Amino acid sequence: MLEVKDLKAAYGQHPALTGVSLRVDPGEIVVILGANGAGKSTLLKAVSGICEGKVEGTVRLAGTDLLGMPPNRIVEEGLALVPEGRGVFPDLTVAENLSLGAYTPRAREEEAGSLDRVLRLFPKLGERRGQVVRTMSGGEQQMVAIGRAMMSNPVYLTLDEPSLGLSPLLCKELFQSLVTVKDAGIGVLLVEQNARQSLAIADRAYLLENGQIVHEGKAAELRNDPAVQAAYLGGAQSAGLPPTAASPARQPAPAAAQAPSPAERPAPPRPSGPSPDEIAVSALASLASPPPRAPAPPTAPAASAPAPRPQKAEPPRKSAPPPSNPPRSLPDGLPGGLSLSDLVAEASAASRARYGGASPPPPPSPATTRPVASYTVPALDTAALTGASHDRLNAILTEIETAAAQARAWRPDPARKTGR
Ligand SMILES: Nc1ncnc2c1ncn2[C@@H]1O[C@H](COP(=O)(O)OP(=O)(O)OP(=O)(O)O)[C@@H](O)[C@H]1O
Repeated sequence: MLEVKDLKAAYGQHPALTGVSLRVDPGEIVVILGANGAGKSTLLKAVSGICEGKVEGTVRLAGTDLLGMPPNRIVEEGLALVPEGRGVFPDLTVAENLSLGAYTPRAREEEAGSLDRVLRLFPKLGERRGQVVRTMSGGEQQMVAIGRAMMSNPVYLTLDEPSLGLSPLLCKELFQSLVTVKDAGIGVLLVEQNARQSLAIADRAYLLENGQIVHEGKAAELRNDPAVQAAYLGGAQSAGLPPTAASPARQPAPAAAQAPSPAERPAPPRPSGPSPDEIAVSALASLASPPPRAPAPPTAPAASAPAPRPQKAEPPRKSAPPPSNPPRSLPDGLPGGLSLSDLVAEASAASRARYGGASPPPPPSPATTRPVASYTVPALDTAALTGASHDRLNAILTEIETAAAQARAWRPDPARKTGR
């Protein structure tokens, strides 16, 4: 039997354990539950002879007093520790780590048998013998740590939070492997924060608070104890809720501090002005309808009603605007960015250039600022005009040219009297 009586430990003036008593029988799993800082690690270190603080009391294994023994002697007596954080050699292989576990004379004598037992417990370690431990998963590394401790051929195995950092599935595997260790007749002293799973595999449990045992009992009884449920199991069972991963560090939040669920949360005050939905609807509506057209200027040139121009100032052009130019907003706008009035002016100028004549130049288009004096006949890109627009343009050109020819051919009839 592993027996601890009135164990005290202090780091300087700080007492970490103030008189702890417990026992572990062969082939039994005993779990120590406690919140952060309760003294769990100090207890295991004090039992294993590696506590940095001052330790007093009694630790006996099969009647032999362990307190004051060097750690390697304690291992030789049959007590092995799997420390928090595993303590494996990450750059060594699985086989090398296991071999280092059998460093005591007694363990070395039985190394082959111990290895056989470890590989039966953890077949995966056999498959991965040559793998460097650093490259293994957290759960696998934890197996290596337990396997290495088992290589010392212990009678009692102590473990400090072995489930720390493991996924729920790996936790389950780990606790199951501890049952296998127990079934091999080894006593297990387990420090855990995972109360639910550790109580599920444990025979007995102790509750440690502020360096002292406040409660002990059979694991099955503690699992149903309302006080234990509230402190270590999240109070889920007592509330009739499905069980969740329990942690003693997790205390149920006071009702007032609990945030309401999104469904219960009151809607935030609505800002004044249109809502995002309204803005989206109006934006979609404006996209669907054509842009507003500018008011129609009079057909005749009128300086007071200039057509809207693009904001960007354009350099004077010597040719007609290419079709890619932004369309002007004239009521008679044609495809290709031209307007009917522009076309009339340009056709008239073309007629003058071809046939000569002294008729005054056409007034500038309201849609253009090009000075008439420097106006050159634009090369109309009729290819850009299609279908009806093209025909319409040709008709206008023909009409204008016919009118010009008639004007040139006109001679006053001397025989005709006007009667004025
Ligand atoms: N080496 C140390 N030097 C000084 N104080 C220490 C030392 N180790 C632990 N303590 C203190 O002793 C108390 C118990 O620590 P211990 O690590 O044993 O608690 P624990 O229950 O294992 O906590 P945890 O679950 O967080 O690991 C704590 O107040 C801690 O700050």
